[in-house]
Amino acid sequence: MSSYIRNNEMSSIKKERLLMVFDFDHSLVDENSDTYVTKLAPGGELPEEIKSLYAEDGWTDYMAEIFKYLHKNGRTPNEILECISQIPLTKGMNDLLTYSQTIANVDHIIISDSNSVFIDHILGANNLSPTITKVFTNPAEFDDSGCLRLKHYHIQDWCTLSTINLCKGHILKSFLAERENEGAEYKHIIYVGDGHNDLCPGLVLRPQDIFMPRKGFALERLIEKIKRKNKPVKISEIKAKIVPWETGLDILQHIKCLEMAACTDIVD
Ligand SMILES: Cc1ncc(COP(=O)(O)O)c(C=O)c1O
Ligand SMILES: [Mg+2]
Repeated sequence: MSSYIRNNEMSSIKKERLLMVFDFDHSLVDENSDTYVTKLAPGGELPEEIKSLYAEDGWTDYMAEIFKYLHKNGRTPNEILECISQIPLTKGMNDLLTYSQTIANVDHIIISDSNSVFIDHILGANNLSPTITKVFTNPAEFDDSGCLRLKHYHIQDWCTLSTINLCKGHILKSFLAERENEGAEYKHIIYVGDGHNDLCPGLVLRPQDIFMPRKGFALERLIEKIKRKNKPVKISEIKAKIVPWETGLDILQHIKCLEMAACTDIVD
């Protein structure tokens, strides 16, 4: 199991006001950072024998094979890092974080099924490292030969909504329990995500929290299906207010509402 603290600035003030939880791929950044590097494959295409390794229930092993393939074809750590530093932040995210980091009593965390090397590098390239207090993701490192080696965050068998290597709901629950032990309490949590793997943490949220699925992406479609069919979970299991987002500016607007306690439909 791996997570790392990006800095030691996690607020120790007893009453936390706000926790912002970000998914990474297609949420904080506007690409899938994992698959973005496949453009470094010879001819910009992966061979069929590697493509066939993709599995819906967990893609860490698939990504590990891609990194081995890039290494075998002479791609260096610098080339890989240079490639992923071109990934843009999603529109408005910079404005959102520039603003939200100035609020007192706010923690920002990332929970992602990408990997620690990519997330670290992209945060650094965008000067966001000091803003994000903690990152939960699959641990990775370049080995001595320059091949990017990837491990599972954990191996789980308790959650059918999540991949076997990463249950974001479990991670969020554990994080909240840990913070509670430290005396910290979040009045509101905002969860920003786009994918199927963001449903499970959405079920951890409380009525005073905001669950934000990205408009036009898989999580929003899944929530629509849940509303119609009560499957794969009952709609009543989603306790938070559901607010779709398109850009970071939509999220910023909701933070400002919480701050001013002026939006009666959000603040209890
Ligand atoms: C190869 C791969 N990596 C990572 C992710 C998800 O990463 P995140 O949890 O940051 O959205 C996906 C989601 O579909 C994926 O297909
Ligand atoms: Mg995502």
